[in-house]
Amino acid sequence: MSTPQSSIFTGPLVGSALKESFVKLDPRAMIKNPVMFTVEIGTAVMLVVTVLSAFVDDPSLGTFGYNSAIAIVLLLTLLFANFAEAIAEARGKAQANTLRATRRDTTARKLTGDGAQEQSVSSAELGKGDLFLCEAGDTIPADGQIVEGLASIDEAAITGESAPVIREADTDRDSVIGGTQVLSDRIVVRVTADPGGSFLDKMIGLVEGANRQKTPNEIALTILLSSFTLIFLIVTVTLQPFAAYANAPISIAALISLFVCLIPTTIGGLLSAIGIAGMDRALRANIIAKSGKAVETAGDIDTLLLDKTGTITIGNREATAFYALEEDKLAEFNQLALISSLSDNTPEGKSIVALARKQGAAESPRLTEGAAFIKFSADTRMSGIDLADGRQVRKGAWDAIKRWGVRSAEADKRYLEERVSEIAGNGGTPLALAVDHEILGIIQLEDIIKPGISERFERLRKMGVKTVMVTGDNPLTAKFIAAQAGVDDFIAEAKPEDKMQYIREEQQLGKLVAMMGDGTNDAPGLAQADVGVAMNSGTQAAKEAANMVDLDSDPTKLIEVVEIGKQLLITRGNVTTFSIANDVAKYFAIVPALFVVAIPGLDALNIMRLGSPDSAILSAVIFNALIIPFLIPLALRGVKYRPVGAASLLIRNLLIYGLGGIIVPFIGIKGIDLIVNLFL
Ligand SMILES: Nc1ncnc2c1ncn2[C@@H]1O[C@H](COP(=O)(O)OP(=O)(O)OP(=O)(O)O)[C@@H](O)[C@H]1O
Ligand SMILES: [K+]
Ligand SMILES: [Mg+2]
Repeated sequence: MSTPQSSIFTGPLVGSALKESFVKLDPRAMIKNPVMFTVEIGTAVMLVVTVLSAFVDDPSLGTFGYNSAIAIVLLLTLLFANFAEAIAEARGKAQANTLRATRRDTTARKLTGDGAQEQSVSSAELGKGDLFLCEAGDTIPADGQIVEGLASIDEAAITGESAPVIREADTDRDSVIGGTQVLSDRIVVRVTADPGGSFLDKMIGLVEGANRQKTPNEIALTILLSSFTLIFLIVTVTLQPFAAYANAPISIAALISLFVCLIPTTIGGLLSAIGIAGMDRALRANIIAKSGKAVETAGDIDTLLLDKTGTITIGNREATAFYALEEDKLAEFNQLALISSLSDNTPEGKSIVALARKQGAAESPRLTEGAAFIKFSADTRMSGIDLADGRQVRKGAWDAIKRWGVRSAEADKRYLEERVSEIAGNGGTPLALAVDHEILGIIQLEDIIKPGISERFERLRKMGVKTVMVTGDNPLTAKFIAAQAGVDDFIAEAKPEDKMQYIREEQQLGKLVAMMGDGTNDAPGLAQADVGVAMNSGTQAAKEAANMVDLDSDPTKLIEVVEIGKQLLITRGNVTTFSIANDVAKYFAIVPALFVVAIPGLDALNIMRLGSPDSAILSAVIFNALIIPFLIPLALRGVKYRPVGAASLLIRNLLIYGLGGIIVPFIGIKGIDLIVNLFL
C-alpha cells in the first residue's frame, strides 16, 4: 500500500479522471452537491439562451458569440469541479485494483474432524469458524486467528512492508490476513471472516470510495453553502427590477454569471475532493480508516491515550539483573526465574529466560513435567508455573505479588521494597519472584524511551492535545518515564478497564479522546474512544472495535493520525474562507462595472477599471472557473500544517486565505479582463 509518494497528476489517472468529469455531469449525481447543481441548471439555461440568440433577433438576449463564451466557461466550471473529485477518487481506484490482484482464489488446507483430517478446498468455500492449516510457502486463504503455532509471514501484499512479521497463537499478535504468505513454520488458523467480508474486501471498498458517505461536518458545510446559494439567488433575482428601474437592464448571461460568481463554487467544487484526499493521506500512512468521520474526528482530538511500553519506550523491556534476597540462593533464583518464564511469550518472559540461561540456569524436564503454566495477564500482572511437586512459582508486579499473599519476614520485605523503589525510580520495571508465597528476590526489567518522542509530545502540546501515558507499571516507574518523555499526565497500575474509565471521564468533560490498542482487552476502550486505532497485528476483537487499523502496527502512528485529521479540517476551513472571501470580492468587481453606465456615481467604486460590463462579467466567470483547478493541488495535498495554537493558526489563516481571498480576484479578474479585451 505504501506506494511511493507519486505526483498527483500522473498520466493514466488524469485520463480516467477526465472521462469521469463528463460522466459526473449526470444531474442525478450532481444533485448531491447543491451548489454545483445550481451551476448546472444555470449552464443549461445558458445553452438554451445561446441557441435562441443564434436564431431569434432579440437584442436583450445578447450576441451568440458572447453567450456561447459564457456557456462554455460555465460548463468548464462544472467539469473542473468534477475533475477535482474524479482525480481524488482515481488514486484510490488504482490502489483498489492492486489490492484486487491479491484477492484471488487459492487452495486451502481445511482441517475437519477436530483437526484430524486435512482436505483441499477452494478458499471461497471457507466460512467463519472453519480451521485451516498453513505451512511455509502457503498463501493464507482467509482472515483468521492463529489457534496453534507461530509463523513468520510476508504481509507485503497488504502493508507494502517487506520485512516479515511474526504472528503467534495466544498473543496479541495472533491475527492473519487472507492473501498474505507464510514464510516459515506451521500454523493452524480459525477463520474469522466469511467470504466477501474479509479485511481485503473491506479495504478495497474503502479505498475505492464505493461506500464513502458524507461526514457530519461535510453535511453541515453543504447545508451552509446551500443557504448561501439560496441567498445569492435572491440577491441576483432582485437585482433585475432594480436594474430595470435604473434603466440598465441586465442580460440573462450577466445575471447567471453574476449568480455563479457569487455562490461558493470554489469550496462547492473542491469539498468532496478534500474529504477523499484526507482518507487518501491516511491510507498513504498505511492507516485504514473505516470512515471519513474517523479521520475528521482525529483532527479534533483533545486527549491522546498512549501506552507506555512499546509506544513511549522501545518496548523490548528486558531483564538486566536478578537480585536474590539471599546470595547463596542465586542458583535457585535463576532456575525458578527460568522455568516460570518458559512458556511466557511476552518480551519480558523471553528476556528473563535469556538472562537466566546466561547466568547458568538449565532447563530441567524432570521439574517441569506435569506442571501447569500460568499465563501473564494485564489483570493479574503476574505469571508463573504450578509445579507437579506442588510448588507455586509466581513473578509479577511488586504489589500484585504482595496481594497474592507473601509470608516473607517484614525486614526482608522492607529490604526488597528498597530495591523495588530504586529500580522504579530509575524508570525500570521491578518484578518480584516468589515461590510458595515466599519472595526470593527482584528481577530488574529495563526499557529505553524512544528517541525523539518528547519532541513529538511537544508538537502535540502546541496543537492543544493532551497526552496521557497509560501503563500497567507501578507509579514510580510511570512517574519517571512520564517526566522523561514529557507527557502531560499518566495512569499507573492501569488495568484495561481503567483506560475505559479515563476515556469516559474525559468524554464527560466534553473532550474527544483517541487511543490505540492491540489486545482483546483493549477492545472496549477502542470502541468507547472517539478515535480508536487498532494495530494490524492485533487481535480480531481489537480490530473490529476500532475505527481505524494501522497496517504498520506502529503505536506512535496515533500522533500522525491526529495530524492528518487536523490537516484535513484546516484545509477545508481555509478553502472555505478563501472561497467566500473570493465571492465577496467578485461582487465588488462586477456590480460597479454592471451599473457604471447607468449610474455614473458608481464610478468611484469602479476601482478595477475593467474594459466593459461585458468583459467584466466574462472575466469574472473565467476567474471563477480557473480558481478550481488552480486549487486542486492544495485540496489534494492539504495545507501545510504547522503545530501552533488554535488562536494564532486562526489569525494566520484568516490573513492568508481571507485577505488573500479578497485580493486575488481583483488581480486575477483584472489580468483576465486585459486579455479578454484583446479579443472583444
Ligand atoms: N511477563 C510478565 N510476567 C509477570 N509480570 C509481568 C510480565 N510483564 C509485565 N509484568 C508486570 O505487569 C505489569 C503490567 O504489565 P502490562 O504489560 O500490562 O503493562 P505495561 O507493559 O507496563 O504497560 P503497557 O500498557 O504500556 O504495555 C508490569 O508493570 C509488570 O510489573
Ligand atoms: K463563486
Ligand atoms: Mg505490556
